[in-house]
Amino acid sequence: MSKVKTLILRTPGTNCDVETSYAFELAGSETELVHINKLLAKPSLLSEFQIMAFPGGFGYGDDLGAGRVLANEVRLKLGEKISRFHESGGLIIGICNGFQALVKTGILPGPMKDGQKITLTDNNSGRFECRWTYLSVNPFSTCVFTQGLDRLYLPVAHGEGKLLGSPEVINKLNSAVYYTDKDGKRNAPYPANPAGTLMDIAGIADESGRIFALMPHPERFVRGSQHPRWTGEGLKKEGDGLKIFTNAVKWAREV
Ligand SMILES: NC(=O)CC[C@H](N)C(=O)O
Repeated sequence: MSKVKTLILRTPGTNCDVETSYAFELAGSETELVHINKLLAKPSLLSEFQIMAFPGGFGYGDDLGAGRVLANEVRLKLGEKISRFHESGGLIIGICNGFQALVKTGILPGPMKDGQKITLTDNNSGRFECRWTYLSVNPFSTCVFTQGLDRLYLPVAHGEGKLLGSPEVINKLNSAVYYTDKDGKRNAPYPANPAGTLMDIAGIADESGRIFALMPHPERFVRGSQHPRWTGEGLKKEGDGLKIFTNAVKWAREV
């Protein structure tokens, strides 16, 4: 069985790197936390990995807008390397701040050479939203990370999670995950859709399905005991988020 290695990218202000690393390790991958300066000094490092993760946090203090500084750095200094990584079969996941960075580089919805097409901006509520959300997975999406999944319960924690774009672009997105009410119904108002995001979209993939990013945090629910009501409702064997990581590791191992 071949080994899978995941690079977890760190920047000043990243704060979900350790949890993301833990989730990938539970899913069977080896992981390495790599500071962006290390990757900039030696971009060829990326070819040692099959998966690259952009974790959540407040990269560079979210100055100029969440994910913007990291996005500029990635696009200008690592863009070609990341494109080659993707073209050669690599998987990329962005979680929350990572999603914000990936849309601002243009990596999502992609291709990066076409530039930024959508954005993630201030929540309608005008404040940071920190709550558990109900999600449904789009069964028609080619997203590698969400294959075989149906409903998910995952926490969000963001101030700039509202997905915006022109109707032509939004309608063509490879949407992978939607916010729903607790019965799985779409078009549920706030707080089910915590940011007021267009078309209830919580996560999207690129055309290949190998780049995926979402606002909710799957790495914060990989163990049953991370569920807010695990004592009252019973301990689940694993958290809903784990399958996202195991799907990726399984895919990377099989190619
Ligand atoms: N949890 C996160 O990654 C937060 C993302 C970003 N700092 C925001 O508030 O929108």
